[in-house]
Amino acid sequence: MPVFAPRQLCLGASVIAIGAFDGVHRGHQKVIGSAVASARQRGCPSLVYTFDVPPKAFFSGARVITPVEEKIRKIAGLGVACAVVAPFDRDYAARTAEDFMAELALLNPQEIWVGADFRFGAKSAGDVTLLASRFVVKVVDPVCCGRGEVISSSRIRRLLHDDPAAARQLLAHN
Ligand SMILES: Cc1cc2nc3c(=O)[nH]c(=O)nc-3n(C[C@H](O)[C@H](O)[C@H](O)COP(=O)(O)O)c2cc1C
Ligand SMILES: Nc1ncnc2c1ncn2[C@@H]1O[C@H](COP(=O)(O)OP(=O)(O)OP(=O)(O)O)[C@@H](O)[C@H]1O
Repeated sequence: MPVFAPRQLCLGASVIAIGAFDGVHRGHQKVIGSAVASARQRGCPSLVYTFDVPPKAFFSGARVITPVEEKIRKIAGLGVACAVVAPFDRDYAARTAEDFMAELALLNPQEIWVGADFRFGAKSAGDVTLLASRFVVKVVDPVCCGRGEVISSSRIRRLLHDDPAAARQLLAHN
């Protein structure tokens, strides 16, 4: 799977999934898998747009579950055609939501797949409503574990400490 830097790639059409995707857990797999399935139907490339390091690691020092090489390997394993990995640093985090959407426009997304709580741009000012004002946005319903709790990277970080076997289940390829 080829990996590009931000603004390095222009596409005539694409279907994009965006997120930090730390761990590429079963919720992330649903977001990315939905984009891959839709891209296949449309006959255009699927693309994952992600960040290194995860914004939560940059801002709050959260433990990284999957270093970027492993994250890319897991994403490639889901059948994704290509990825953009943005180096997440102070300069990148200062980019406005409008600027980020202008970059996405270079990829001509036919659809953008995210979860309902997706945010973007400086101070996380952009949300799904703003993204949908410019693009066709598809929102994935929250994926829960067998106990009915929403799967998240934050929860997996806690489980890796308290119950590693349960964490591994949520991280496994579904
Ligand atoms: C251009 C850009 C700037 C961002 N700036 C900030 C920021 O200033 N503060 C912040 O907490 N998160 C910032 N983020 C991170 C987002 O809030 C969010 O974590 C990221 O887009 C990944 O989405 P996800 O957390 O749903 O996976 C930024 C994201 C992007 C794309
Ligand atoms: N369980 C889930 N079901 C469906 N979508 C999800 C799920 N978890 C995350 N997503 C979506 O996947 C994308 C990437 O999410 P993100 O990397 O922030 O994951 P997260 O597990 O919520 O992380 P964290 O706990 O660190 O905030 C976002 O659009 C988010 O809404």
